[in-house]
Amino acid sequence: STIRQQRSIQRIPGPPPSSWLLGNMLQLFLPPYGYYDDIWRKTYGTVYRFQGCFGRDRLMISDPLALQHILNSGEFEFAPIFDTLFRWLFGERNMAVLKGEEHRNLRTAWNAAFTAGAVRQYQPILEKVAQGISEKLDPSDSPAIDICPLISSATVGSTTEVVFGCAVDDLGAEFVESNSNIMASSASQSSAQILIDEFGGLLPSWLFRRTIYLPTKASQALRTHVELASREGWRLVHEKMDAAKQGLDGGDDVYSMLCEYICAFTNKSLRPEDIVAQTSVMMIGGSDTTAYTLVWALVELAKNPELQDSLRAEIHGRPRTSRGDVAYDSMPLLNATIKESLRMYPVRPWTYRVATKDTFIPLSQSILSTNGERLSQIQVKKGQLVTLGFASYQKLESRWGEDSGQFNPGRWLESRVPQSAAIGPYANLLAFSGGSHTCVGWRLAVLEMQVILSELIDKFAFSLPVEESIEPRYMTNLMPTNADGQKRAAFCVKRVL
Ligand code: HEM
Repeated sequence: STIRQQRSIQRIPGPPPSSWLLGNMLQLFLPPYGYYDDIWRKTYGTVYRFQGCFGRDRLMISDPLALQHILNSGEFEFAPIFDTLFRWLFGERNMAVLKGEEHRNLRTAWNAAFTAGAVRQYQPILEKVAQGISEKLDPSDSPAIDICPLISSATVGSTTEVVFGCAVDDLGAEFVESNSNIMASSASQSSAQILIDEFGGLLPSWLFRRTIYLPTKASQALRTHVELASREGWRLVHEKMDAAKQGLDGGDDVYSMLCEYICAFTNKSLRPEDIVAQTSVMMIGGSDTTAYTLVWALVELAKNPELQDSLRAEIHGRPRTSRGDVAYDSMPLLNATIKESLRMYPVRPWTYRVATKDTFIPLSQSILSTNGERLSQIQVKKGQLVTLGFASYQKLESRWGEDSGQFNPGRWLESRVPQSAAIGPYANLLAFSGGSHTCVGWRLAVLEMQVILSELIDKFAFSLPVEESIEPRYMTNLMPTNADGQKRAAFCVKRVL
């Protein structure tokens, strides 16, 4: 049956591999970003077969119904590559690697700290952090300013204030340093890296996971990082548990709220160690992701001065709620710009899942197999690795229009985008994934981007220097880089207010 299964996958059309060793991996994952994926989607359709390393068949899926099924049916789980990577980066009990009942319980508690109402309470904190960066942005500095460090420090600051209830400087210096080293070193992509990941994925999971105990510098750094995160997490949680036990007002941050929740309820579905175990994933998951999406919005606004001026006019007219807070949700162009940035530049352009049983993946549009058969569903065997093409889905002409390859916030204002067929948590996009592992911080990320973009466009005008370009590069995240592939986003900045 394995052979028949292979045949059925092999009947799905796709590009020829460029080598046995690396298949199509270099074409897909090395620059220029998205080039081959665009061509192959247009040539072969919303499901195409490509080759991973060592001749292994892979599926790239951008069909909306198929994606929804994979994310929501419970028949697929995180593939070993990400599962192992996440264990190394975030520790064994972080929410991205927990499964089933355990994961559901943890998410129930955690989601309560990220509801629309809860996130609204974080607005003043985020506004304070955003003002902090615009004070540090000094246009007289030099002709072109790399905006990455400033935006990153704003998003890291937002995460620590909102989640831990403290400034970055109040965390242990060792932990903060280890965190930025880990973020920098996990952002890489090369043919060697791809081979190692793929080879690791072939090992039994228990063995792959243990390669972290190899005596290399990188694995030592990862182990130290997880220990530091745990130490820091315990310090924060002890403090907040003490406050909660004494009935003191511990603050509005996520950790304080969760500690109060533990003290208030006798059913112990959440334990202090469950909070501690999320310290690393919170720090890392919430920072570069939001920062890069913001940089992409700035790049597109810099390319289109009229759009930037219209957005500035909307920001200057700041609508307010009856309580006097800025009503970011009532700013149509701001929100359209954010949605369009998430659509065109999903920080995680694709993710992987593995089938936990023999099953079928339904398709919204049938595809033609290599022998001319119409397939309305795809048969997969337990263990089949599938690539979820979030970036591909977000470029489907059938969903987003003929100009889907262009950055055009107007599509959201003219309601040319799908209104129904809810997929993903936000605006029918999959940039935040979907299903049980949907990004826990998506509402926070949206508010953070609303606040920071408003602050920056309010006070500064951005344009692109002639001598430098900013290119998206897939480095596990979709990172802004210069022509040499270094993380950098250089802008000419002028103060306007
Ligand atoms: C624009 C910003 C962001 C983007 C594009 C983004 C994207 C994603 C994606 C795609 C996933 C799922 C990965 C998969 O299914 O394979 C995810 C999960 C996650 N994100 Fe985000 N994220 C963002 C901001 C944040 C923020 C601000 C936080 C925290 C404060 C956060 C914390 C997490 C966590 C903890 C998970 C794991 C959830 C689980 O597995 O249950 N993210 N994110």
